[in-house]
Amino acid sequence: MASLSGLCSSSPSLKPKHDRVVIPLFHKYSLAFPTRSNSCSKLSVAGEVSADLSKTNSVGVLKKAKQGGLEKDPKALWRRYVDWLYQHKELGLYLDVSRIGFSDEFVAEMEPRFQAAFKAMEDLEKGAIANPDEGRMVGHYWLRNAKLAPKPILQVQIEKTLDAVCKFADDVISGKIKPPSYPEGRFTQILSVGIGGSALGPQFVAEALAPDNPPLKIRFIDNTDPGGIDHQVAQLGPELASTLVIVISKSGGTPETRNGLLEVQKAFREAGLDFSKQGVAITQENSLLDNTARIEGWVARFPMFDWVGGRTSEMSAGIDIREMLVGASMMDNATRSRVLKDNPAALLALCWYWACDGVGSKDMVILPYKDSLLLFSRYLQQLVMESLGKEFDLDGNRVNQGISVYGNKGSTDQHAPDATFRVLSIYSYIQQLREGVHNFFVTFIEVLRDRPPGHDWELEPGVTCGDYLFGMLQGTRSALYANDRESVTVTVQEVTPRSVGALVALYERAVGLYASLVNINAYHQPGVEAGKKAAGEVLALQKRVLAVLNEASCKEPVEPLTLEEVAERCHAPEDIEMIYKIIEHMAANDRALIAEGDCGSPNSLKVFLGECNLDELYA
Ligand SMILES: O=P(O)(O)OC[C@H]1O[C@H](O)[C@H](O)[C@@H](O)[C@@H]1O
Repeated sequence: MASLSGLCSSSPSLKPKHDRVVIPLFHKYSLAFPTRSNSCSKLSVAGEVSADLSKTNSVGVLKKAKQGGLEKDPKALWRRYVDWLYQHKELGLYLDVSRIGFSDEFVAEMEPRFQAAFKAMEDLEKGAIANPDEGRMVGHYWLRNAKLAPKPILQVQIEKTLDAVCKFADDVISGKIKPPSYPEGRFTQILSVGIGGSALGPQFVAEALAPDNPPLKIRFIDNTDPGGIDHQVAQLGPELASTLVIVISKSGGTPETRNGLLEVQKAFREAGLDFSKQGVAITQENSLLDNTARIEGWVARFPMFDWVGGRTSEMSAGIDIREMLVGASMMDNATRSRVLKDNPAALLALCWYWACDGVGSKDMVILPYKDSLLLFSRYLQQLVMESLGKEFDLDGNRVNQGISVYGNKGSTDQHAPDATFRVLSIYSYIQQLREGVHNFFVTFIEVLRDRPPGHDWELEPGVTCGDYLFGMLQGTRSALYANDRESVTVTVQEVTPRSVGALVALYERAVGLYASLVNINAYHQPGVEAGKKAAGEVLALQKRVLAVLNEASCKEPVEPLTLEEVAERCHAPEDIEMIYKIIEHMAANDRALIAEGDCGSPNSLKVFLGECNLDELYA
């Protein structure tokens, strides 16, 4: 878990864990239940460049090239390994793509597409409207090198915000900013409230980089599940009084986050605490959340920028953010290379294209062999799937693109933070990966340093615990390859803020380049907006159902209604199934709703409210 101490100091790269707080800063803007244009007009330079090239489909070449099968001769394989091995010396990061079977012919075929993708990326970094549907620039690369920002004002905003966050964190650590009910004490807990990009990055980084015994522990509310929220609040217990609540929402109107905030505020009221003295808002200026925090006088407010998407907002303040930014910036420099072999993000994009036939025909399985990187796959799931999973390309053609991402950690499932992970054993994964349906390629994440220097010991002659982990990774990689299962291996020396920053930057760039290769907008999420809109419609229907039932229940005698009658009176006969689900859910939650009949035979149901609300009826 993350903590607040020493936030902005630069840390030696060998220090294994860092006392830092996660305060995500720069997020994408999205509205609660907004309607967004689904149009796929070709506005960007990125679109124009790649659109023509996308017409030359490489799938034919792919099929031909794939007929040869994977290289199995050990000598030839070693040559391929050495020939293609990418190394970033300063970062100590390696990328091995030798176990992806692309041919020279394929690489040559892809070369012009990559040049177009590099050009599009260059334009994006210079401030082109690279997210045409939303008419937005895409500026997450500027966060790690403010000088790249296309306008001086943006540069100032980036630098000022980073300084402000660092100062705030220092003040919390030093006790200068303290909880009001603990005048002598300090904040001991952080409760982070946010969802999607406003939760996954901080969760991943907190898990990867937090020290063993942090002075401030961090926990998350990232859903609108009342049970989950109650659990977090209950675990805080009396420490609620020394909890800093960080509410993160770029749009400032995301319903799940709003609900989390309301629930936490209620818990504060019930404990006799003043929430405003312990609340921090991280959101776009003048959003609903920003205005609430300002009016209520919360402890602090930090801005997010319109031009950074939630899923690319990982370069957030906290966890020695400056070191993470250095790692990301170094990776950004490397991934600007226009030479495919020298550009690790381009190599990844090449592998993805090859493995997935450029149409997402295979899934990306992420297997980090390091407990602290467990959440990397979940983080990448959002980054890759929200960016690449698109119905239309930039020319408006229906393409239904995407790559499915899932993962676990090697080599066991122990010490996982939640039940989802506990039930999934890597061994069950490997059984299917090696022998089952061949619908994936693997990415191994290898960390060379097992323990901090001086802490290792041999549990068998010549063998350490970490040697076992290493053996498991290498063995699994070989066993998969022997059965024609392709893999990529990313190797880092150790898990540090710098290497985590580099990994995030590597994947952000790979996603951007791949999107250009397949000619899609990686920076919007119309599908998510559609889901949010539909959720809003369900809640609106629920209100109508309640009004109809209230009216019938205020009659003398009370008039129980069948589902068909409710649907008719709501003027929504086509929504009868949804009305049934709404009633079923309310009935299960003691909502003064009485359903007579058998819920398993919906047509037998007659529904009315246990109490009639005359005020509402005549409102
Ligand atoms: O930060 P917020 O505006 O609250 O948005 C939170 C999340 O909402 C949706 O799920 C979007 O698709 C994500 O990209 C975003 O990160």
